[in-house]
Amino acid sequence: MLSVEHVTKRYGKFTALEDISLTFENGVYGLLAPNGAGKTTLIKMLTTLLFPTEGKILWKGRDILEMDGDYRGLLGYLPQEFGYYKNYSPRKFLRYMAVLQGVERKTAEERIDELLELVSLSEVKDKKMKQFSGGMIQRVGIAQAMLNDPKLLILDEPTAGLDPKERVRFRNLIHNLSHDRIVILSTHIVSDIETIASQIVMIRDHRLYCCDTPAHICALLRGKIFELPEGSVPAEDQLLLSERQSESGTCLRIAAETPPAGAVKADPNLEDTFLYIYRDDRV
Ligand SMILES: Nc1ncnc2c1ncn2[C@@H]1O[C@H](COP(=O)(O)OP(=O)(O)OP(=O)(O)O)[C@@H](O)[C@H]1O
Repeated sequence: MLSVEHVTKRYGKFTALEDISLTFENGVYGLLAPNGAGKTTLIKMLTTLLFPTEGKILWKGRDILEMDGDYRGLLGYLPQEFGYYKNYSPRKFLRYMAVLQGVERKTAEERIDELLELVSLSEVKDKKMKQFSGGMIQRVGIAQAMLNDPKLLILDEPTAGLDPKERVRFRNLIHNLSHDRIVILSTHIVSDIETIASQIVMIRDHRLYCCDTPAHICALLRGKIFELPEGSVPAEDQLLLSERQSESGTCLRIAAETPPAGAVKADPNLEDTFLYIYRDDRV
């Protein structure tokens, strides 16, 4: 179990995160917030690349900074900018990373074969990565983060640059990896985590806004989401969420405190909730 206890991070006088407390147990956690909200700052503290200005982060009750190498031994990390050698094949790259991580050679060989199978790259394991798509590179990145069979897997914006098919494949992979470990992934793309995250963590105004199941978060907007018929214009006190083409024309999806005339009630989804929560922020 990983717990963040009253963590504040300041860069000089600027407070990026303030008094964050969170507990992570096995499962997938989606860290969802607009760009600049502090996701990377939190992730860098969870990976010991940055230190909290105040507060502590504990793994099973032990301070992760004091655990030092022991903590890094149970951590797998895919940073936002994942550095790889494009003239290397996935197998060669993973062997190289295994040496850096001190994984014993025989164990590494077996593990690399298993991981390449897991991320569906066995067939191209000896091909140079310079020919790979963004999704294939991300899968190599996940494989390197899994080399030590981590109890805690942290992925920073792992779906950036993936096409829709690669996103689906990625979601399935994460789901399969999450059974006996904590997976924390940050994104500002709601659909990437809506179906796989057991808990969604949102940060707003530098503070923890919520950590809850997608269903509970969506319930915040129950009775407030409506579809307006073709030709309607949202009133000033209504928040336009999205547009949808229907047989009768363009339907507008809105959030409103009171049901507008002629509107049809709709079930809130996570995207509605995200847009509603961050309505006054730059998203
Ligand atoms: N080294 C730094 N010095 C000063 N301010 C910083 C530093 N790193 C980040 N910040 C600021 O802290 C805030 C949070 O940044 P952070 O990168 O954690 O956000 P994010 O949610 O990960 O966004 P993105 O997805 O764009 O990376 C931003 O306002 C950013 O400008």
